[in-house]
Amino acid sequence: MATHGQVITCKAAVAWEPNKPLVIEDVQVAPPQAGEVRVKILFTALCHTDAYTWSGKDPEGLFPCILGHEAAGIVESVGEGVTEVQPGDHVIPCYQAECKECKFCKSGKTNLCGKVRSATGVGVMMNDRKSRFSVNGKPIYHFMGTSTFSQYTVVHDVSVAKIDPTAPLNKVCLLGCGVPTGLGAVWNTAKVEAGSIVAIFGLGTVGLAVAEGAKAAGALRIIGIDIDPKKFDTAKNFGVTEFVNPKDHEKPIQQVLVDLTDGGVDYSFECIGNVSVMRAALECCHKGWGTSVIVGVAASGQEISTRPFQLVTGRVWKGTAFGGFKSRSQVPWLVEKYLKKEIKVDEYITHNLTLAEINRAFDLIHEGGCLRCVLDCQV
Ligand SMILES: NC(=O)C1=CN([C@@H]2O[C@H](COP(=O)(O)OP(=O)(O)OC[C@H]3O[C@@H](n4cnc5c(N)ncnc54)[C@H](O)[C@@H]3O)[C@@H](O)[C@H]2O)C=CC1
Ligand SMILES: N[C@@H](CCC(=O)N[C@@H](CSC=O)C(=O)NCC(=O)O)C(=O)O
Ligand SMILES: [Zn+2]
Ligand SMILES: [Zn+2]
Repeated sequence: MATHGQVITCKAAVAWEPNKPLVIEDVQVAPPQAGEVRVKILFTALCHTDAYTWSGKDPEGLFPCILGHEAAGIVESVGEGVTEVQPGDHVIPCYQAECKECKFCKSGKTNLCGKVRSATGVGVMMNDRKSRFSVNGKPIYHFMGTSTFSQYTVVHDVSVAKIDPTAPLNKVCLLGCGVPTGLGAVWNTAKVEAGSIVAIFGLGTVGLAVAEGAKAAGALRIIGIDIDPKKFDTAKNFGVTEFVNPKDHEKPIQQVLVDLTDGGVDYSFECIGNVSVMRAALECCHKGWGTSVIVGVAASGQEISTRPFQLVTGRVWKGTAFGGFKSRSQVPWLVEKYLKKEIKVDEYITHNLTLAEINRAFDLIHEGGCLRCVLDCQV
């Protein structure tokens, strides 16, 4: 390969400072070191979490950095000791690693992996605790171990899932974050049973994927809660059976839901990142067994609270990262499910732009009419 072992100069969207427009720069991407993989990113989508870190509210947010974590691409080259992928493989970068060897991976209790987390949380690679990105010699931090707002990125080998090469990369890039998170929150974290009553707070991509997962699990009622009434028409197509707008009620939303459901819902999901709504999501659960899953990411300094009596009387409060899916093992399986038309993906894509138009894409995700905007990175 002409580029193997060479520094690649390519376009990337650099976040120089919080909340300042990203700048398309010529970025130098160093070759992968031992245990690393350099990936040509073909398509990346934007997730609300990118906007969250860009806002400066993420305690792990470091600047300048290259954001992005929902993408698909092709392996360009691999570092020493990498055996599970090779140049030409189609892959999805995974912000939640899976090494299959660490205490977490071997526990059978979680999808979290400890192998590279200490590096990905501080924007560097494990091998030398440095970045592979620079602009005119100035290092640029990695983000979530993925940094997909770039034509090329370097990831750890434990953070890349090899997928079916027939899958359309402009669609399955979504399987890097939002869709699996919602489906897995239902299937892996809550384990919703047939006949359940489910409440979903926030009907963005993650909340809609929760609805899709709940419908597939056989939920009887799927109640969508959003302050944007335009969300309901779309939400029906993903399985939401009833819609509640908190703005239409004087009573606290948890009371509205308890009244609507003869004592509370079996399962609730917070898909916004708002700690007041997290409380409401717990408190709308049925006494004795209702389970609430926190999916949304809340800003630095935010804390949740409730009366402990809510838990004493049997409600359960949980959280989920990447929907509890083991990334390298299960992302390929999700891709196959998509190819067999067993899960939706295309339906979440409302906009298509190019990497150069990324600031417009961030505007769109704040405007409400956008679920996922997919960026073509190579034009
Ligand atoms: N735990 C995990 O692994 C993951 C967490 N996330 C987080 O999930 C959350 C949702 O992500 P997206 O669906 O991409 O976001 P989004 O911004 O597209 O959707 C949020 C929805 O919540 C609604 N909303 C806002 N305030 C509300 C309120 N007070 N009451 C009711 N509805 C309200 C909005 O109208 C919107 O429809 C974000 O916090 C994101 O960071 C995303 C992916 C993975
Ligand atoms: N740095 C953030 C962490 C935010 C967070 O919880 N991220 C999720 C994924 S959100 C994807 O869109 C996650 O997987 N968390 C587990 C992890 O190991 O990071 C903060 O501190 O708020
Ligand atoms: Zn995400
Ligand atoms: Zn591990």
